[in-house]
Amino acid sequence: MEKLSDENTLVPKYLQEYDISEECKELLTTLPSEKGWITKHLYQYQGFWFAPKGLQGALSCQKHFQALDTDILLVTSPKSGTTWLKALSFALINRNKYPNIHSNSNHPLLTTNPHNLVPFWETGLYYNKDFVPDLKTISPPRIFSTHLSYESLPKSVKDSTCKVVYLCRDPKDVFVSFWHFINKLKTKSSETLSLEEAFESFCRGVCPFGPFWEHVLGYWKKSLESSKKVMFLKYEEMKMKPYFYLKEIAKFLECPFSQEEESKGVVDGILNLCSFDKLSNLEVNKTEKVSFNVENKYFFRLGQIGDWKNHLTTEMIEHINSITKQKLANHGLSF
Ligand SMILES: Nc1ncnc2c1ncn2[C@@H]1O[C@H](COP(=O)(O)OS(=O)(=O)O)[C@@H](OP(=O)(O)O)[C@H]1O
Repeated sequence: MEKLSDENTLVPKYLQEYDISEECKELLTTLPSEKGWITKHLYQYQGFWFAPKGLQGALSCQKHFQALDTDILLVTSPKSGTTWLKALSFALINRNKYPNIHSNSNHPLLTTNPHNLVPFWETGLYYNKDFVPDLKTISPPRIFSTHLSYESLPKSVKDSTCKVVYLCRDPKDVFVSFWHFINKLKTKSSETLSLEEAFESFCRGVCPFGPFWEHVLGYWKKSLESSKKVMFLKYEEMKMKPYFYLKEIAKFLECPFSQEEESKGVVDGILNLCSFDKLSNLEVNKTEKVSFNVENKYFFRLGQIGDWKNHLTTEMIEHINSITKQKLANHGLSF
């Protein structure tokens, strides 16, 4: 593995390429690899592309994570609305602990970024090669998140009755959001990733945790097979009908809102607290960093549907739409 350079020290820890376990190093030598978006290379494992540290986290979590039936797992392809889903789910399941949501100045979301309240597996809990977290002490329901494909989830998640909430988004917006994010992470000393180069590799499926379409399809199929296990959501639909979908999530997680809660405005309170405007304007999200060393503000850009219109050419739009149609239409999915 390459030596740590000055440039590497500026890259967020979870994307650095050194400090990988022997097991992972050996595995990397056997895997197909391609040029990375921010790390030097991406590696293909179980059909999906990983940065080295992400792969190590995935291996560790596959080996060690023991699901409880009461667990909640939030899954997304990167840039599909993870931060929003984490905030909503955290506020939802902790609503009795932090009541009077409109006026509660002690709510953790006011002072802590959602990524620090709902940890990622591969880039958070399981990212350290020498450490396996003890998650037994967390009181239920435990809530975690991951970008892993359905195929790559730890076996105990599939064997238990824990709940999986999957959120996806129009791949055109995912791509544009991803490209902006990566260029913010890139240090001043490293060259930026051009939109054209990133687009070409995104469309071939080569991006962290890609291919996007296979990722979505894995969870879509599972949600059709087992609607009590996997709830499948779209960012665009949630943006248009947030009240309806927050209630649906609550029902799926078996903590539905009561009539009394609805009439007291609890649903609206959670939606307001977790809105893009509210979260992105909090001091903590303007000035601090998440535990895996990325500026909180990088997780909030526009929070809108359709920014792809401002970035993609007609040719690019036709190309990505045709991939989506070819890969998803037969399965009854479209964006
Ligand atoms: N509260 C809220 N409501 C709606 N949208 C939101 C919210 N918070 C973040 N965002 C937008 O989500 C995009 C970031 O995606 P993720 O949170 O999935 O990023 S990550 O995978 O966790 O890195 C990114 O989308 P773009 O604005 O299109 O880049 C964020 O702005």
